[in-house]
Amino acid sequence: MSTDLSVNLNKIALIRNSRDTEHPNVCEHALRCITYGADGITVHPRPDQRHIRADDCFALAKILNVEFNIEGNPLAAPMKSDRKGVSDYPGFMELVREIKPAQCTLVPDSDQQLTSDHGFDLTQTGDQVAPIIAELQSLGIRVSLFMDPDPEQIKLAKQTGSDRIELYTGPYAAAVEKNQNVEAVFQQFYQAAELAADLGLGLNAGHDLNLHNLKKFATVPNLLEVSIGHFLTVDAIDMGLEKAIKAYQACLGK
Ligand SMILES: CC(=O)[C@@H](O)[C@H](O)COP(=O)(O)O
Ligand SMILES: NCC(=O)COP(=O)(O)O
Repeated sequence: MSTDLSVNLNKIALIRNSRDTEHPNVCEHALRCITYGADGITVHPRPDQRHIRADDCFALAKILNVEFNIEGNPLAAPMKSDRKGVSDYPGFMELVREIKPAQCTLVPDSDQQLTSDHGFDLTQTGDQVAPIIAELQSLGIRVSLFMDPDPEQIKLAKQTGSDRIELYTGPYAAAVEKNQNVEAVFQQFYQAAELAADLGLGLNAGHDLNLHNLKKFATVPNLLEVSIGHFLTVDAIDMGLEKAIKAYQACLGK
């Protein structure tokens, strides 16, 4: 079984939004990523549309010939756009009901969060999330829940009916960067991956994965997909997009 690389376009959109132009063009960049070997495309449209906009999601949905993964908080409400010529954010569920991407990754981020920094606490939100998952699945959308490597939470994720979990790999990336407790932290993720497999949950992973930490992380069992954006974009600035994507695929043994 090989692990798919889904390239997250958030940071390309962030650069685009710094001017009132279409450069870099998010759709053209997505097509280049696919040409260079990306297996999928991921976006995380946040209500303030600081990077990926609802307009980007509709445009990407029209052109992608690989899996499209849209991430977000399912409870994220509509928000007015403050940019001329940019559509309002319609709300996460309204957006994905219309687009029906191959996969939705549900992430418990608040609107103001700088970035994603924790998984769901399903002891609090499991009852709320389960019917949302059922609705998305009824639309033909695979659902993945953004989770910490917490065994009890992963067991609750199974009870929600979710197809997959995405392990939030921020703490693993931080351990590697600081070279502190790497093996102990990695084992938490390895055991979480084993538990997901035992429960029949598909396994995705993401956040701060890079060329220094990915090869080891990819040894966890049954890893179906990694979604990577921040560091891949930084590496593309340094080495070029084609070399960067090929380097990440090489870390995945491809
Ligand atoms: C869910 C996750 O960890 C990332 O996919 C997220 O998209 C990062 O969001 P920013 O790019 O806004 O930091
Ligand atoms: N789900 C993780 C993702 O899509 C990209 O996260 P990052 O590589 O930008 O940290």
